[in-house]
Amino acid sequence: MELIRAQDLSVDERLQGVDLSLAAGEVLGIIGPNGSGKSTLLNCLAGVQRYRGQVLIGGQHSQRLSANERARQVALLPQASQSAWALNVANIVTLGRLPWGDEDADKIHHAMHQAGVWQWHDRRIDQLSGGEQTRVWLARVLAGEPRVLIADEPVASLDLYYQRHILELLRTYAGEGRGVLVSIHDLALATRYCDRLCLMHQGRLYRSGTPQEVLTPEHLAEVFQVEVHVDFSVQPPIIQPR
Ligand SMILES: Nc1ncnc2c1ncn2[C@@H]1O[C@H](COP(=O)(O)OP(=O)(O)OP(=O)(O)O)[C@@H](O)[C@H]1O
Repeated sequence: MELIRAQDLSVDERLQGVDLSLAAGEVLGIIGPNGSGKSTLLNCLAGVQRYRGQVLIGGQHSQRLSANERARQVALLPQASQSAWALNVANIVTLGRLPWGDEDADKIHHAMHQAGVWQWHDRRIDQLSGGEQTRVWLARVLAGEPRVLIADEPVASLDLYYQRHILELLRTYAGEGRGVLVSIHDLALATRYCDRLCLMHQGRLYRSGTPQEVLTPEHLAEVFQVEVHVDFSVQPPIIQPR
């Protein structure tokens, strides 16, 4: 079942004619160099960036959905989240229930445990480290149980344990009839946790497909301008700059 589809998405010079779709059960990785359009693309899909083209959510034009309906279907974990107020962790995670108009304690607790932030429930967000804050914002998104979870570089600031923990969590999340779109710089992690990859290059979707189809030395040299050693014959695959 298709959860979300982008058709001919464009934003000024930043994004040009991108088509993609995400099916239930899938983790779709968005990769590419700095400035290649990953965040712009994810922001369009999440409805926080104006665009030309179409976004279909569950087969319906996203603009025809109410803000609440859209928020129940699609939620974004932005690259950098900040709270204007020094809210505590439990308050922030509770905000994830806004689209549903409730404060379902079970769902809020579950999300806090999933993201490993329960122990800080009464701490102020601004008194946590950057990586700890990222996990709190993820818990907020999880509490809303969106069908499409969009995460913009969720593991960039996380230690090795939590990189793995969060990507496994996103994998499991997608396994429950939902889908995940995640931008990620670490190509080895992308290979391990994503079903398909979209490789962005200068605002365009350069290639999409399985990690093996997309991560060829030729594609990577063209897009990243570096020679990369790629070997999918070993487990885990090797993807390393030469
Ligand atoms: N608000 C903005 N107004 C105009 N141009 C912008 C804006 N935000 C980003 N850009 C430009 O759009 C292009 C794509 O940026 P985007 O943030 O989507 O890249 P990215 O692939 O997510 O990069 P990174 O890996 O560094 O996070 C870049 O050239 C950037 O300078």
